[in-house]
Amino acid sequence: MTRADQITFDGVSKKFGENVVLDDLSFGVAAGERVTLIGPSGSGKTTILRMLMTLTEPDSGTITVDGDNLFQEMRNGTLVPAREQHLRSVRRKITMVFQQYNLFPNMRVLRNVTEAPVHVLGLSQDEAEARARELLEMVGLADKIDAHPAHLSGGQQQRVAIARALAIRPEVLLLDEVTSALDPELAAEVLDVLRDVAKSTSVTMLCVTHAMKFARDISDRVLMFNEGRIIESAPPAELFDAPQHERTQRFLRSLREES
Ligand SMILES: Nc1ncnc2c1ncn2[C@@H]1O[C@H](COP(=O)(O)OP(=O)(O)OP(=O)(O)O)[C@@H](O)[C@H]1O
Repeated sequence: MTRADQITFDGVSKKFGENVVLDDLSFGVAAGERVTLIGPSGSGKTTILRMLMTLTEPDSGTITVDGDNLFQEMRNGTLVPAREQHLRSVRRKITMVFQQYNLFPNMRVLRNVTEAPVHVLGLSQDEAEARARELLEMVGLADKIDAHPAHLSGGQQQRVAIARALAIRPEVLLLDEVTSALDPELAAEVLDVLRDVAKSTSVTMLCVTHAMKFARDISDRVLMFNEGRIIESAPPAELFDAPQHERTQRFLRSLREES
C-alpha cells in the first residue's frame, strides 16, 4: 500500500458469526491498475468488492477511495457507511457488475443504461441516451435497446450490465465472477467485451474471476486469497506459472482440473 494508491484496505477484519472472512487485511490498488482476486470459495473476495460499494461493513479497519473513508465509526465502535453526502463523490466513480446481472427487469435495455447517468450524474435524458447508445453499440447490443431483459440471453444481459456500469464513466470497475453463470460461449463474448474495456479505457479494475486466461490477459497483478488473507501477490505470468505458495499451487491445479 502506498500513499498514492487509489484504493486502500488497512487492517480490515470481518467476521460473520464465528466465520472469520477477512483477517487484518491490508492492500492497495493504484489508479488504472488491473487487479485480479483469486482464491478458494469463501476466502473473502466478494466481501472485498461489496465493502467498496458499502454493501458490507467491516468490523474494524479502514477502507479509502482517493483518500475518502468509506465507513465511519459509531460511538459503540461499530463501522457504518459514511454519510451519503460524504459518499457522493465515491458513488460517482465506482461501480460493480454482479454475477447475476441485476438488471431492472421492468425497464427496457436503453433505460437500464440511462438510469445511473440521469440519477447519479444528473445528465439530461438526451445526453444519457446518447451515451447509452454508444455503450450498447460497444458491447454489441445496438439492436436490442428496446428489448426487456427477460428476452435476452444471459450473456446479452451481462453485456447490458457492463454497459450500465460504464455509463457513469467510472474510475473504478468492480467485476464479481461476471461469467460464472454463463455457458462458455456466452462467457467468452462477455470477456471479449471486458478485454476491450481494459484496452480502451484507463479504468481501475478489481476482478474476481476463475477465468485464468482472461486474468492473465488483462491483469497487472493477481492477489491470491486464502482464509481472509493475501498469501501471494504477483504479476499473472509469475503467479500462474511459478506460484510460490503451496496453497496457490493446489488452488491453480484444482482450477485446471475443473476446466
Ligand atoms: N451476509 C452474510 N452472512 C453470513 N455469511 C456470509 C455473508 N456474506 C458472506 N458470508 C460468508 O463469508 C464467507 C466469504 O464469502 P465471500 O463471498 O466473500 O467469499 P468468496 O471468496 O467471494 O467466495 P466465492 O468464490 O464462493 O464467491 C463465506 O463463507 C460466506 O458464506
